[in-house]
Amino acid sequence: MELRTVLVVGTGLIGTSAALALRKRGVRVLLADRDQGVVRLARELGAGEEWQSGGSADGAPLAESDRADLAIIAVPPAHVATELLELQRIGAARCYTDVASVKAEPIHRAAQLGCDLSSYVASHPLAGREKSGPGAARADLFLGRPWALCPTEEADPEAKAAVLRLIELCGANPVEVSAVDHDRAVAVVSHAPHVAASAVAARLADATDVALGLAGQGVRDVTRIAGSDPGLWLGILSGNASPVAEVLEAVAHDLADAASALRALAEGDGTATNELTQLLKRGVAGHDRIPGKHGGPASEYATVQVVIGDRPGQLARLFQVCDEVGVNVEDVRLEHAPGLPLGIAELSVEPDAGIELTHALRERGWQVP
Ligand SMILES: NC(=O)c1ccc[n+]([C@@H]2O[C@H](COP(=O)([O-])OP(=O)(O)OC[C@H]3O[C@@H](n4cnc5c(N)ncnc54)[C@H](O)[C@@H]3O)[C@@H](O)[C@H]2O)c1
Ligand SMILES: O=C(O)C(=O)C[C@]1(C(=O)O)C=C[C@@H](O)C=C1
Repeated sequence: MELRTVLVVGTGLIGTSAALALRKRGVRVLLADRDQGVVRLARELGAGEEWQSGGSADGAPLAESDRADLAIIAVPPAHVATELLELQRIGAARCYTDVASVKAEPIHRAAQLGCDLSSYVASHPLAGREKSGPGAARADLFLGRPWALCPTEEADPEAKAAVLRLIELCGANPVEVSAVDHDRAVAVVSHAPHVAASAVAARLADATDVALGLAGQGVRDVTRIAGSDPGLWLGILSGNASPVAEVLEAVAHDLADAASALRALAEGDGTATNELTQLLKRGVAGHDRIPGKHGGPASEYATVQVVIGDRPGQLARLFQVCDEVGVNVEDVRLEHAPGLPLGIAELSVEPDAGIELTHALRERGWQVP
C-alpha cells in the first residue's frame, strides 16, 4: 500500500522521528500536537507541515481528498484511545496506528470508547532515547530495529498493509504479535530493565563526589535509560503493571540472594561464592541471547571521533574545519573524561564524508584515533 500523506499526532521524540524518516522517503507529512510550540519546532526540523484540518467548525467529517492515508498517534499511552476516537470522528485518515509502549490497554480502551477497530492496527517501535521532544528526534532512529504490530481480529487488511508500509519506510523490521504477548515480552526486555536502571541510578543521587568522579562506562551503560521522562514512564509502567511486577519480583529475588551470599562471604563462608557464580553465569547466558548484541542500532551515518581539549573555542574550531571541507554535521556527542583536560567529540556525518573529514582533520593537526 502506498503512503502519500501521513498525519503525525504527537510531535515528540517518536512522532517527529517517524516524520523525519517518512520525509526522507518523499512522503508528505502533516504534524499535530496539543502543544503548538513542539509542532513548530518539528516543522523547522524538516519533519513536515502543520496540519490545518483539525475538522470543520460544525464537526462534519473531512472530505475524502483531505484525509491522510495513515495517522500515527504518538502520544503517551493513556491518551491513545481518546485521540483515536477524535481523529476517527472527523475522518482524519483512512488508517490509524499508534506507537505506544504498551498495547493491550490502549486497544481495550479504544474498543470501550467505540472506536472503529477495522481501520486501526496498534504498533510499537522498539527504538527510543532517554530524551523527549522533537529536538531529540532522529530520522535513523528506527533503522534495523524491531517494530511490533498487533492487529486485532477486526482489523482490515488495508490497515495492516498501511502499518507494514510505515515500518518499511522507517527501515525497521516488522514483528507481528498479539497485544497480550507483546506486553509480556516488553515487560522482560524493556519495562522491568527500565525500573532496574532507575533503582541503580537512584543509588547515585547521594553517592559521594569521589564515587561519581570514578564513574566509568559501566554505570553509564546500566543507567542511561534512567534519565528518561518519569511522567511518560509512569504511564508506560502503569499500563503494563502485572507483567512488569512479575519480572521485577524475580529480579528482586535474585538481588536479595546475591546480597545474602555477599553477607555470608564477608563473614567467611567461602561456599557462598557458588550462588554468586550461578547468578553471574545466568547473566552471561541471558546477555548472549540478545540478538545482534554487538551491532548496536544501525545508523545511516559515519562517525568520526576527535580528541578535543577541554578549553573554550575547541568545538568552534572543529566545526570550522567541517565548514571548510563542506561536510554537514548531522549529530554531535561529547564524552568527557572526568578529571582530564580532554574529551572526545563524536561527529555523525554522511557515510561518504567520513574519510574526507578524517583526512582534513588529521592534516590540520587534530587527533583522530
Ligand atoms: N521514548 C521512547 O523511547 C519511546 C519508544 C517507543 C515508543 N514510545 C511511545 O511513543 C509515545 C510518545 O513518546 P515520546 O517519547 O515521543 O514522548 P514525547 O514526550 O517526546 O512526545 C509526546 C508528545 O505527545 C504530545 N501529546 C500528549 N498528549 C497529547 C494529546 N492528547 N494530543 C496530541 N498530542 C499530545 C505531547 O505534547 C508531546 O509533544 C508514547 O506512547 C511512548 O510510550 C516511546
Ligand atoms: O533506548 C532507549 O532509550 C529506549 O527508550 C528504548 C526503549 C527500549 O526499552 O528498548 C524504551 C521504550 C520504548 O517503548 C521502546 C524502546
